Amino acid sequence: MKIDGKPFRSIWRDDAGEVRIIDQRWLPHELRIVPLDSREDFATAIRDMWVRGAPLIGATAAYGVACQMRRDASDAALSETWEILHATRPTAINLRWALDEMDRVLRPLPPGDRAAAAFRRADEIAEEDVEINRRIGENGLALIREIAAAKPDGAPVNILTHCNAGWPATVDWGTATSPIYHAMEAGIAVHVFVDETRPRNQGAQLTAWELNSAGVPHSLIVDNAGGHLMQHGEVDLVIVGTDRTTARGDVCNKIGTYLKALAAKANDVPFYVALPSPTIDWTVTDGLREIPIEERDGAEITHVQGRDDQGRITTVQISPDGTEGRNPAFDVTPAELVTGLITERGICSANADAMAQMFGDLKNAAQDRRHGG
Ligand SMILES: CSC[C@H]1O[C@H](OP(=O)(O)O)[C@H](O)[C@@H]1O
Repeated sequence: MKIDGKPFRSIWRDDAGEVRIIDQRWLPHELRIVPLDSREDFATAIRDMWVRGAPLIGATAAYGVACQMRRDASDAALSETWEILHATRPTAINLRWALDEMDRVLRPLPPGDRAAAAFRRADEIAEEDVEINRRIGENGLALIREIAAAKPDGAPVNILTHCNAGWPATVDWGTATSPIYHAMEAGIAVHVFVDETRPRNQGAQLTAWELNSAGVPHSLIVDNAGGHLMQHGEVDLVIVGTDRTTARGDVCNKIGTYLKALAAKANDVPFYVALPSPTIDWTVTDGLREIPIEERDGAEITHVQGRDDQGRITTVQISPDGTEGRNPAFDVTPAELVTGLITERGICSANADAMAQMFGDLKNAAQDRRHGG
């Protein structure tokens, strides 16, 4: 996407082949671009959310393996790197998917061939993500167009989104925001309610920033306003992202998504999940019981980051000394609350049969790998 008219991605290789990222911790106030080189750099960047978002975590991990292969392409280094990067964050399945994919490609090769092959595959994973998200945009556009047709001429389609499933959560386009960008390009009037998304405020800091940059009309709202707006008919559609979706359509996403889905169900508001296929975990069915939910530092709740009057980015404490925060970073929305899954292959019902029909090849491949095929 573009920042001030200049095309950007969230991660890329520069002319010297070095990996660069936007360090998202400083957005929207500062655009800081940093290099990643050692596997510790990559582990820190994922764990401390310099980069975040399931697809971007996967792409970053892939480049982390590639950079390590340039240093030490031994079997031991390949295994250690898998472990180090896999330990950074437990919920987004794209991390394990990308690490397994790199291991699948590299393990059979002689060490001397691994670095070049690793960068080739990491580049492919990045490009595949961009194309997947572009197609999610096209498929979601059809949905927005259908809703627009039923509204008074010129009235905007009001879309609510939670957290940031935008282009900073991916290599480009985003998942939940891609249909919005495609609708803008198609001349369809849209307006986005952006959940601030406590505690880290990815909506306020990232989604609002990217929509601002793209000229998309939007309003920042507190997380607790969504239900009220739905009760008053102000929301036509909810589109959120996902960090892991099970084989039967249970959706794990940023904390608070489940409550949005409940409000949407109660108010007959369509609730869609933008789902790139690498975010499907075919090895789990019951999301509530099987998906590991990341518990992050309670300081993310008791403290908030922002820019002060002197333009300095600072963090302030908002709760009393001695008050601890309890900080589950994700929740699981059961499939029965999901109207549909917007995927790169089309819109799919959130149930095992529909998903198996649309993605049978990927499901079978995952089962083959699971059984050592
Ligand atoms: C397109 S995946 C975006 C997904 O990832 C976010 O989590 P985090 O920022 O903690 O990595 C959030 O759940 C988004 O919906």
